[in-house]
Amino acid sequence: MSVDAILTAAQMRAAEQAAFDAGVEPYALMERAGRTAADIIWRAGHRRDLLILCGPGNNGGDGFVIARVMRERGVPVRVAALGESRTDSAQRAKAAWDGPVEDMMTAAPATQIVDALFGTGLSRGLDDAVADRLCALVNSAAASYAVDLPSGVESDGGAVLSTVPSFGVTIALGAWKPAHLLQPASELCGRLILAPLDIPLTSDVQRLSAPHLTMPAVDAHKYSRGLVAVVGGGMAGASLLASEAAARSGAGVVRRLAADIPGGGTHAIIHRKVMHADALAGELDDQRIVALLVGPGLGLDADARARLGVALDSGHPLVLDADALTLLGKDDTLSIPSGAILTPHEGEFERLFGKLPDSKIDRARAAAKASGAVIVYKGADSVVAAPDGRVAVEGRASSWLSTAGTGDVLAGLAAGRLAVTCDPFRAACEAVWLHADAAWRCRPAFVADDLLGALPAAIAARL
Ligand SMILES: NC(=O)C1=CN([C@@H]2O[C@H](COP(=O)(O)OP(=O)(O)OC[C@H]3O[C@@H](n4cnc5c(N)ncnc54)[C@H](O)[C@@H]3O)[C@@H](O)[C@H]2O)[C@H](O)CC1
Ligand SMILES: [K+]
Repeated sequence: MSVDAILTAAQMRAAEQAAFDAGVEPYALMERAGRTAADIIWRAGHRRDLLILCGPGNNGGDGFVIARVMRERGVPVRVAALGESRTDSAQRAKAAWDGPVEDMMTAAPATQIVDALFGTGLSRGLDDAVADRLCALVNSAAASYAVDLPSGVESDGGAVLSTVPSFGVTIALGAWKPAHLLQPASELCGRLILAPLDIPLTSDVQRLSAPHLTMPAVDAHKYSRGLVAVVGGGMAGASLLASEAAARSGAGVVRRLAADIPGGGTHAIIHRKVMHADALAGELDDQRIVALLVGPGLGLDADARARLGVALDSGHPLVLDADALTLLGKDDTLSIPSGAILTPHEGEFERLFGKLPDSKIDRARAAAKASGAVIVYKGADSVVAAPDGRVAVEGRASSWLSTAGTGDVLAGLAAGRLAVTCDPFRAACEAVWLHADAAWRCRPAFVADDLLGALPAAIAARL
């Protein structure tokens, strides 16, 4: 069972059903879920008084199990319900609680609030009065826990269907759901804790996990570690940031091909003066290049378009970012090379692939399958999708990354890791992870250049 698996509501129900078919008794699974959640709440809150809000479905059933377990531990606990329990398991859990059940709309506040109103079965936003009451109770509590999901978020896509308060902790039952990692729902979850249910889970969508990186081989040399070429353009700073990131990513050597030769910067980067597209082809005629990055600072004029064309025809493994994606989206004569890594933000994604339906995970996966490229669908939540259906979701990046140049650093990291791994999906996942980790290592209000200085520590932590 993978602790990183992300399942939709339907996949979760199928996994639970498979467990039932294999002989697991439904109520036993609810007991397992409730006890595991109770342990998490107990470790955090001990005997501080608790109000558990129980909804009409199995999420509410979890809540009744939690209430009974906490009462057994001597915790002053109250239960307030929203409607009658409608499932067999929830009715059994309520009967086993065998205590008073208040009305959620009139229940007095408590030091700790547990939201067991709705989980993966939510079908629409909460009624306004219910949503307002939930917010009032959570916002007046010292600690708040959402069972499986904050009530009011849409499990499969992370949409917020009604007003949802910010929780201190969300206890994911059995597996992560997309809403735990996709915005805007993820932001409301607070600290994410997974409560395994020990039932078999399969999913080709995973939470991005920390990569295992390796030192270069003892007989490595700069070309065996990989030569990255970066095509520059009118905005020198962007391709300089990307080149510096590639140089600090583990690649062996970085060659920047641009019209300008900067005075300062990292001397390890080789700068080659390339004034026009026709000079670029010669520079790219080098089989030692194992990753070619085009886009940061490329520009959108005719010569930029020509340089992109030369790069696309070069046959080298490609990372396409920024202006390269804009040019690809505008010019139907250009096609996305399969096996490339593309790093679009929302606007670039839509220009390239149009308005696709369903969740960000579904959209990224559809784009990867259609284009044959690895898609790094950037944002506060980044989704990495491979053409074969594999998806990794990074949902906890620092919001300080919303500053100029951080995309250039990510693109450079992707090119560098592609040079090291020669595996586009793995390289993209490693780059997204290192980029996010480097951001957490920087002080607040950092600039993109600061990320470069944090990369060695981020890599060292993964060796
Ligand atoms: N399947 C299992 O044995 C286990 C499930 N777990 C927990 O169960 C929930 C999913 O339970 P489910 O009954 O499918 O849905 P919910 O409890 O989330 O609630 C659905 C319930 O509520 C009604 N409803 C939906 N939206 C609204 C709304 N906006 N207003 C009012 N009522 C609404 C709907 O008709 C249903 O009756 C899962 O998240 C887990 O918490 C256990 O964890 C493991 C065992
Ligand atoms: K809930």
